[in-house]
Amino acid sequence: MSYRAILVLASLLLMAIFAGVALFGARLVDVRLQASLESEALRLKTAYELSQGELEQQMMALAGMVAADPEVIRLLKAAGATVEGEGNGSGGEEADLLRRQLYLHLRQHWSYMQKELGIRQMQFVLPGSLSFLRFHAPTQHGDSLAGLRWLLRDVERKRTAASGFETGRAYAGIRGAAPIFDSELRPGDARALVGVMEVGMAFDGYIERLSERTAVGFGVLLDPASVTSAMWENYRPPAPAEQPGACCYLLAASRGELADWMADKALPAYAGTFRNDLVDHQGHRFQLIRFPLRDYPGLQDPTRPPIGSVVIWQDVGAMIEASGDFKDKAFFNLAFAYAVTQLLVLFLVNLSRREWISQLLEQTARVKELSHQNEVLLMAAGEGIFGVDRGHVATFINPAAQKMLGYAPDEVIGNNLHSLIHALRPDGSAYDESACPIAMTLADGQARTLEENLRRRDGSSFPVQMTVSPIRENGVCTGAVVVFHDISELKEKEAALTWLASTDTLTGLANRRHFIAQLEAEIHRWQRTGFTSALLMVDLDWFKRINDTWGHAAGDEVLRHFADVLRRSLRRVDLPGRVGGEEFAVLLPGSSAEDALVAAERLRRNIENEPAMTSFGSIPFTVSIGATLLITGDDSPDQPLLRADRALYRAKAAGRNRVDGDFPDSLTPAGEPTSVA
Ligand SMILES: Nc1nc2c(ncn2[C@@H]2O[C@H](COP(=O)(O)OP(=O)(O)OP(=O)(O)O)[C@@H](O)[C@H]2O)c(=O)[nH]1
Repeated sequence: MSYRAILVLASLLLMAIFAGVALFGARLVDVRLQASLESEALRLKTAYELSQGELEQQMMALAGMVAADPEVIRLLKAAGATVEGEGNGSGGEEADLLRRQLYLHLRQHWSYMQKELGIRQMQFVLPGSLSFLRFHAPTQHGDSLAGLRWLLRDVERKRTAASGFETGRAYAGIRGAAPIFDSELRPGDARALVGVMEVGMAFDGYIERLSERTAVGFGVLLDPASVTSAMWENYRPPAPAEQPGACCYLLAASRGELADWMADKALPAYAGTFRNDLVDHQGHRFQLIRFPLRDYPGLQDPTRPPIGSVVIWQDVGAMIEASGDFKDKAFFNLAFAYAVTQLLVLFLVNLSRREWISQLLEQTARVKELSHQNEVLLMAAGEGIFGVDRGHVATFINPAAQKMLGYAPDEVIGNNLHSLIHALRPDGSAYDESACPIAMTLADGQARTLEENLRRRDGSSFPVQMTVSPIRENGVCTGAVVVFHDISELKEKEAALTWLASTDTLTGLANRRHFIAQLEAEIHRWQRTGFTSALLMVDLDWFKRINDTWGHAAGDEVLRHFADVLRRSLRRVDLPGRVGGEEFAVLLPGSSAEDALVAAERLRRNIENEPAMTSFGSIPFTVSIGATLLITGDDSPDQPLLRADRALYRAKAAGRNRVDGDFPDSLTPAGEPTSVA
């Protein structure tokens, strides 16, 4: 993989990691914001409910206090009797008088309660839910609240104080009601209930105070049905019709935003369950919480629908902005961290790359140096070196090899080397490639050192000592290197030494040691094959005289002449040798006694007929020859030599220039040695 690809891949990976972290972080911030909005919604809902509970308690306490006022009890008791006496409803003049007395009695309290406690409603009801006096609507009285006001009904029935939200004729809000009992106790009976006293607080005052305490907006919306079915028209809160787009009556709102949203139809759809929404309005973002408002009857009878909803809202722009700012900051920090990391990665990768490159350059330089050294070695080596691949095709050849083989590099490289320099043996016979040591090393991967003959470009061959070494790559033999040197000189010296060691220098015939060795070998061969061989002992007659007459040098020339005649008189397979001063022996392989005698006689005659033509003149001479056969029982050269000697002796003794034989009886029917003269 290239450096660029690694860099791009690393950068992409880094980018992906940081993008993942950024997305995860952003999601986390959103989730936390959502969670805090939800907990805030619950907190505010709870605050509202607790506050309403407290308010109800206050209302009940206040109602209880008023209901305990003896003057109130007296007036109500009287009012009950009077109204009943005057035909119920509002009653007559008497009832009006009592109503007026009651009003005057509590007028100051009413003023105080309105001003200081935010009380908006105060009503006295006679048993049977007959409205006697509304301080908040003094002209409205005498109407029956039976079936409309569950709270009053329950207080009358249960004879105990109660509280709750309820919509009445002239007022919708939180009320507390307390029973008014007759102060006179009748023995054995409970105190008589003379009426119910009720106070109510308007929502606007209540939620305004709540709003001040919690710094959020509160509002109460009433469903049209719950308003129109209960309230007198002129006491109703602003109707939906008066606020285009509004779904409900706006009973109260601590701030103006709710009315605006209703007018702008900006309120999210509401289906009577808890909601927690974000609403954008006039450049602000609000958290808007809405939940059902259940009135007192609704709490008694769960099948009754809620009569409206409570709306709580607060400007969460700053909170969301802070969250956004946090996200922006975190994103900026992350982007910065990414940039720094990316730079660091680039820097480190670049550093590593430089390190790699410097190591690579160093390695390359070392490889070059080694390669140069190898090349110098190859070039300078006195030994021939060439390389072949697996197919025996030459891959390189050094100058020494080129010189020894007579080939230029381009004539060798790329060609099958075996067919060039190894295909023919020195005798011209074909050299099969499978038997070639180079091919063997290519096949078995084994190094080998051996002597071979290579062929030059001019067709001549020369002996070499070669070492074939396999070239291995990953454990597989991919070729071979051959190192060789010319051993022609060595071979020649060896041959000369061998020749010297085995040849008589004067005559060029085999010397005694070589002849005896050959004779011994022939004895063994004969024993193996059974083919007879003969042995002649030849001695120059009166040779001392020749020396004495012509001198020793002439004698030497005679000896050389004799050797020449001897060679010419024999077959190629016969081996002549000089075994003594003027004593010679001839081994005649495969010859019978007759053959031996014929050969000996031919030799004798040739010598006799061919005087030695020496620098000292023609010197005639003769030879005596003793012949024998190799026979069973011969286990060393001494025995046949002795027999041949014996025959020679007899030939000498018989007058010389003759042939005598010493053969086993079977070969000489007469049992006498054969003599030829
Ligand atoms: N010129 C010369 N003479 C040699 C050489 N070797 C041996 N002689 C001589 O050969 C002669 C051999 O003589 P003898 O053993 O008496 O035998 P002969 O004179 O040949 O007599 P017969 O063998 O009985 O016929 C000696 O005088 C040796 O000095 C040699 O290499 N060169």
